[in-house]
Amino acid sequence: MPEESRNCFLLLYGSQTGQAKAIAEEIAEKAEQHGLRADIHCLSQTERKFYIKRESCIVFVVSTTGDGDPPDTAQKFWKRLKKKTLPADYLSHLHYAMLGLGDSNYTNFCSCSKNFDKRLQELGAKWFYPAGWADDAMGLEQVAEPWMDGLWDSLRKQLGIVPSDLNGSLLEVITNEDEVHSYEPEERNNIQNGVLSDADINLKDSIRKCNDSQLDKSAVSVPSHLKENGYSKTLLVHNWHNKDSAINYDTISSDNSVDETDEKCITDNKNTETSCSGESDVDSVVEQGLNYQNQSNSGNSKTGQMIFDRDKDISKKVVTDICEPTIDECISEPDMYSKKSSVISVDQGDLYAILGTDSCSQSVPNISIVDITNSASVASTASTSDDISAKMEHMTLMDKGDNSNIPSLSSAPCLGIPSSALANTNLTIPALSPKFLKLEYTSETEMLFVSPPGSCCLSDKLRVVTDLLEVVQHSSKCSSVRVLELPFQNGSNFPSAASAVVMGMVSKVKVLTAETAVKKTLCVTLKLQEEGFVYQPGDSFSIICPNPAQEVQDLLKRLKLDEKADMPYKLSVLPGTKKKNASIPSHVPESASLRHIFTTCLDIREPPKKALLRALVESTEDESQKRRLQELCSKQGNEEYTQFLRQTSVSILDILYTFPSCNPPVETLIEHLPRLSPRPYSASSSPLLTPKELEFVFNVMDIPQSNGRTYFRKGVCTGWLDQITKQFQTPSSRSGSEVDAVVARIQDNSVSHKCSQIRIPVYARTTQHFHMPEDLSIPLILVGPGTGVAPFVGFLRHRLGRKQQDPSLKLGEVWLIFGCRHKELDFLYRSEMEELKADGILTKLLISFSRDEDQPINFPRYVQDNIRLHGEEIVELLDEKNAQVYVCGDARNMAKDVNQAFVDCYVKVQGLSEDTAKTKLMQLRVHHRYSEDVWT
Ligand SMILES: Cc1cc2nc3c(=O)[nH]c(=O)nc-3n(C[C@H](O)[C@H](O)[C@H](O)COP(=O)(O)O)c2cc1C
Repeated sequence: MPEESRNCFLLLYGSQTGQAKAIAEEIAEKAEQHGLRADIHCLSQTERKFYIKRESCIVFVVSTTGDGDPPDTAQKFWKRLKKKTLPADYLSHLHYAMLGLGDSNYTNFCSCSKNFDKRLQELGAKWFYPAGWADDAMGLEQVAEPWMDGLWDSLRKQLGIVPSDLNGSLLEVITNEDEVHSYEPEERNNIQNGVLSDADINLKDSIRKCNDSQLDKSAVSVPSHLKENGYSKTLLVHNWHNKDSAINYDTISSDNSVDETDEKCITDNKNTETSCSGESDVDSVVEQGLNYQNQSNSGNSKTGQMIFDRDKDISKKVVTDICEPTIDECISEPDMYSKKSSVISVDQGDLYAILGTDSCSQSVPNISIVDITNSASVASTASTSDDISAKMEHMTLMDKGDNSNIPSLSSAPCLGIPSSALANTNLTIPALSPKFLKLEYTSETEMLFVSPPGSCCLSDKLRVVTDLLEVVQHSSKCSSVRVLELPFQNGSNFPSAASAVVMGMVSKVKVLTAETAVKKTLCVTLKLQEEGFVYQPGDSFSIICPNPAQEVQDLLKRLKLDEKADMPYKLSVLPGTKKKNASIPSHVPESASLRHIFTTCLDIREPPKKALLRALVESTEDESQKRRLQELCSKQGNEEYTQFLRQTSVSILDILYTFPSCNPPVETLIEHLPRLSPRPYSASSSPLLTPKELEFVFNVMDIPQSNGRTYFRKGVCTGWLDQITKQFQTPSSRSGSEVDAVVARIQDNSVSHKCSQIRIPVYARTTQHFHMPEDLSIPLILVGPGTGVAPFVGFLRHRLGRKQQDPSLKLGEVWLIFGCRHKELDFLYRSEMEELKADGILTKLLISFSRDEDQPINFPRYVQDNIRLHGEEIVELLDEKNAQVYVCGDARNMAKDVNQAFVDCYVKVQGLSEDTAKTKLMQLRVHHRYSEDVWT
């Protein structure tokens, strides 16, 4: 076989909002550094660019969307794969690896990739490397990074490539002096600076001498430095045989294996050791022997657990969580579901060791672990949530652009301040991704933002959202390029789009909450005059929104680009770039202005990814700031990245304010910032009752300046909608007779005309399942606290419309279970709900107020309390009247608590065991009688 094709593997991704695609691209890039070549395709290209039947080695990266559904781009592939007529050996020639992306806040965690995985195996395909389920709730990188790190050896083996086959592919290592040293693969074992020392090699040999029986019975004592710090830990060995579940990984090792050439090792300034390994930790474990406990309870520590595989090449993985079973598994194996906390499995016959901490008396322990296979040592950190919040309180805000305000190293750790846990640690940081863009300004002429906010001159729906932004005064010299004539995000297709983009004309904006309520809730009605946007109650749609004008201005100023912000630029691929298949991101125009792209194309709010932090290191002068950025993007700094970036949602501007000596070229940001995503909202209107209208409800999000966030901000879309509709907002009017000065003003023709000049770009979304049954006699139980009530308002209005059309129509019972903080402040749609109840459209309205003090002691505070309180009737509705349940709102807490409340009802009313009750709930889900539309 020609060398080139032997090194090549098929890399397929299925992505809804771009994360799986980005990870697949990262895998493709890293593959090159490992002497391999990925033929990368979207799953939508099935039978065009690839035929799964003909493939022998595939790496999949697949996300889940909707309520456990495949991404749109994977639908066709899935349809073909699940064909019942395919024989059991259809894919017996195929070996594959699966990285699933999901979010554990959703009930069906990673269910798309898990279903793919299951089906591939049913058709005879086999893993060459265990699946990883990356959790967006924790940070995808927590699993995706170590999963990728472990991939290469297995992939090489699968492709039949031995190291000598890699002749000619140069690998790169950075020494502690930051020199670039290129070397041939056969040199790798001799590398002293940074990768593998003699001691490591010896250690590898000595560890390899352990045989299976030793692994099972011998003892390990805690490395001395951990003992001193008050830790004790146990190394656990398991032999799992469950093939249906897979690994969730956490913190990764600083791997010394010769193959991990995508990682560069940085030696701490204070440490004269040049190896990345932290040898003393390794030695101490080896010296003291291995203390394995053959037990099945792996649940004593979630963080800091580690997996080793002696037989395969999937070492260095940390187990963080158990595998969520699929719906089918839950039904077929309710026991397994109920015992999920002890189910961690990998591949048949594999042997793994897990390291967990038994006691944790200090806040940020530094745990070192030996990799049995590769003799790498690992440094990982763990902190309790109390520690995290304590640290948060100590965070110091940085003054914008003021270098002198970097706090001293003795301060509590935060975004800009290193923690002592990492101070003496050798860091393993991601390889610097090659630059690939070049930006030039083509003229001194400014680009035009001609229209005032809510301009009425939008005849062309392809015009950009900046139409609705602050006016940028145009001077006489403005002429050449008109930003307004550019299509939305360069005309690139929007994710989840089921219709063209249409401009919704704002016709009403109502404040649904009292002025003193903690959150402000707005209800906006859009008039849809264009064709092409069709929806039904329960559907959601997306709003294309811009970044806040002031934040964009501040960012451009911080980049020292405010003077050039409105000049036309020309973007091209950097000549000679090392990035393979480099191209301008499809959502960024080749020619526009920086203000335009930072306003409408790039997400400037998402916490910067590690690859961006790594790139920023290159543009940072101050050594301590450089080091801190290195820490935050390093493997060893994983916990701190999560704590100080992800959990606090700091933006790129926060980072630049916190690290004032960092002055990146604008191309770095264009290369790394993700695409600005349209924001989804549920419709609360019924097209039957109000044709050509689209109503939706949202809380205006206030995000305070704290915890590393250097400025106050509002939610990108909710803040924008609040701002552009401010002067047209009418206060909530419960009786319908409350018309105050504002309403009067809005009823003034000229004002309402201006209101309707505000146009909002929207499009219908795909994967819509959250629909009422056609048969309106089927009873419904609707659970929607807060703005989660929106789709149910649509449901009820629709039923009203149907009843008005046909008064003889028999409507089934409908229960609405609603909750809010205060009866008088945020009881959304109160008067309308009461009217619908009076009209018999709504049978029961169960309400709970979580913060009202003057309630009887047993008054329900949350929606789940009301479910439990009415358990008997609810079970009767479900079991005897065939009712359907719909839940809408917060996925993190509410949806899970509501599910549990239904389980509790079955346990209490029917005397079922918890497991049987859970199975019943699962069955309801499978039969689409329990549907969720939840968000995080
Ligand atoms: C509307 C929506 C629905 C989702 N539904 C699920 C789900 O049912 N199960 C799950 O595990 N993750 C779910 N997720 C989380 C995504 O799978 C996760 O964020 C993933 O990283 C997205 O990758 P992508 O950008 O490649 O689509 C959902 C995310 C969104 C935005």
